[in-house]
Amino acid sequence: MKVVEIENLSFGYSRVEAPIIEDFSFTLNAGEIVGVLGQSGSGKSTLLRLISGLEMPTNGTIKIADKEVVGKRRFVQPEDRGVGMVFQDYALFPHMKVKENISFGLSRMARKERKPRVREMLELVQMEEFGDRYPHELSGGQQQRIALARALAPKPKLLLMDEPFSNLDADLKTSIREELLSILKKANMTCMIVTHDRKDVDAICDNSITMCPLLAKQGAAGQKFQTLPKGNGVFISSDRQSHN
Ligand SMILES: Nc1ncnc2c1ncn2[C@@H]1O[C@H](COP(=O)(O)OP(=O)(O)OP(=O)(O)O)[C@@H](O)[C@H]1O
Repeated sequence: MKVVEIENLSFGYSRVEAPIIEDFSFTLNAGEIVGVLGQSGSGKSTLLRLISGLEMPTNGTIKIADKEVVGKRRFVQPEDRGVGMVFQDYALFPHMKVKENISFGLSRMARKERKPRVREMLELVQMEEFGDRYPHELSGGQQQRIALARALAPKPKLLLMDEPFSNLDADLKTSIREELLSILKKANMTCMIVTHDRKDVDAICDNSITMCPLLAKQGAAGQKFQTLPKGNGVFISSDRQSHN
């Protein structure tokens, strides 16, 4: 089953400047983990923002788990897309305990199911004893695991991670990568991970794509592609300079 189907997606932050993403098509199968690589400014975060509904494309369609969330006359709000996000800075609420952070996104779940779900998520990330702590009482790696638990708690169909390791030191990164892979596979999660670090892709991802403005400049924009085995990622997206 396809969890993500993107057709001919285009987007620019302003009408007067060249698009950041142009005629981009892409599919992702259930349970697949794909790395999104590419130089700074190539549009990696923008792609995640479009999929999650934080930006509206100028053209194209996006389906998530067979449901059209972006189309000619359709724009489904972020909270209705079934997409979880983990950001670079984890974005945990500082004034809320760990368990409150995790249950934050569970308002649509029946009240009696929320507590067991929070417990289940704490178990999944092996932090059962940390539920009553505040984020500032946790290490960077622990905060990262809680951010992951929070994103997974509402049972998203797709998980988007934007540079999830960039705040961790090198030693911690290695162990967290292994943990993350095991958690994602246990949850059979379909996932896109934006990263600067090819080691993240080698350790975690089944496939990768590379946002490559240069190739777009050479006329590759508009080419459709599936994800390729890691190491053979291809282009996407044009950038501003290519249109100047
Ligand atoms: N809110 C915004 N308004 C205008 N331009 C923006 C906005 N956000 C990003 N951009 C521009 O869009 C382009 C793509 O940005 P994006 O953040 O998607 O790149 P990225 O590949 O994720 O970069 P990095 O690896 O540095 O995080 C850049 O040229 C950036 O300056």
